Amino acid sequence: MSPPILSLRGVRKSFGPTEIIRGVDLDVQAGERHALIGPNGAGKSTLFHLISGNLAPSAGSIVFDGQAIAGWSPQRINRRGLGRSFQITNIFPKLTVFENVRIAAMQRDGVQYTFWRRIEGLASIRARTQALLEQVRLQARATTLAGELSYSEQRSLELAMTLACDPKLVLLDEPMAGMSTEETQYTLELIHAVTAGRALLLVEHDMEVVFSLADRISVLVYGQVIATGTPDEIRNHQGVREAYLGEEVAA
Ligand SMILES: Nc1ncnc2c1ncn2[C@@H]1O[C@H](COP(=O)(O)OP(=O)(O)OP(=O)(O)O)[C@@H](O)[C@H]1O
Repeated sequence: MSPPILSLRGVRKSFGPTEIIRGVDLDVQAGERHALIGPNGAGKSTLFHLISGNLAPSAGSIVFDGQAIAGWSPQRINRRGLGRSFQITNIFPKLTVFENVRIAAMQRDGVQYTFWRRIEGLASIRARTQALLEQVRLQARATTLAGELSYSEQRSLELAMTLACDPKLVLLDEPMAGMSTEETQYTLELIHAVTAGRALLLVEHDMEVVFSLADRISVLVYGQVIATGTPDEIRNHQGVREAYLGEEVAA
């Protein structure tokens, strides 16, 4: 089997005297959709911050695509092929949908400002921006101001911006938060489609989404992974039921 695209070993994170992440081991295989679930305050967002470089671990190793990345800046990790969206929408509301995605597409290339490369660079960025808009089905909204999109369209836009770096691994933090049942179903299909051929690490509270989207699930409780397995294995895992899922999944 090829090595995991992401591998955490003994990862710890303390804030002052309080240890929030307490020795996490976690592997995400290339191309798999992996969900991270756990009760409120278990440390899921903190773990995401550690993987994406927004926080540095207190101890342990994080290897992404064969490189030890612990302590790298978010930009450097992003350029290496890790795309991340945030719980709080990260778009520019006064710019059009197209302009928002173009900014993300330009960031991947480190923006080529030199005179000779400029025109060629802009043409390819334009094409890539169009392709990203098509992937998230927003091409008809290209000239709309991002701030005028519906909530779920804004999340689609954010997804396009996350995909702009052509990531090998996509981190999504609660992509369904605040969505209606219809919006959730639509976004679930969209995420399934756009992550084909990439690895996905997902934090999501909607268990129906988690169990239908994930190939494997890891359960984080009080800063430690207590189980990793297929949806069926997690559903039937006694320790997980006791610690967290209870009747919700047994039902
Ligand atoms: N910068 C910080 N300084 C101090 N404590 C923090 C900091 N960030 C997070 N924490 C604490 O770490 C714990 C885990 O928080 P985190 O947001 O990672 O949990 P979570 O599993 O994502 O929760 P939720 O499901 O509610 O989003 C919480 O008790 C939180 O208060």
